[in-house]
Amino acid sequence: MNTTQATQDAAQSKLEELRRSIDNIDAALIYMLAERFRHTQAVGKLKATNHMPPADPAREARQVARLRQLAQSAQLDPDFAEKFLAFIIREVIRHHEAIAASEGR
Ligand SMILES: C=C(O[C@@H]1C=C(C(=O)O)C=C[C@H]1O)C(=O)O
Repeated sequence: MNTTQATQDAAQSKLEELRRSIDNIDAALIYMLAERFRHTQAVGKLKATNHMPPADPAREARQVARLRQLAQSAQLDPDFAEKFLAFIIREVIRHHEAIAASEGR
């Protein structure tokens, strides 16, 4: 085997090792998101039953501030963290509105 081939094989096995870790992290994210949505569904039912609005902008502002700080200390782009949270919350609110509508609110 020549040097170029050996270097390429080493790079390929490093790539596969890194991808195994990425796959594990993606799986963890899916489980974490599923767990989060289970809890937000419960919040949605609680709100619908008790005539509370689906969205809570004050709570969201506190979450954004907290997650931006966490992102900064974790060396993750705070703007990305905020966009990611906003994406999730938008979906949660959509679910809450659907729950409220199904309960005739
Ligand atoms: C889950 C809630 O409902 C909405 C969704 C939120 C979330 O996904 O974190 C936060 C605030 C609300 O706009 C809540 O009020 O706690």
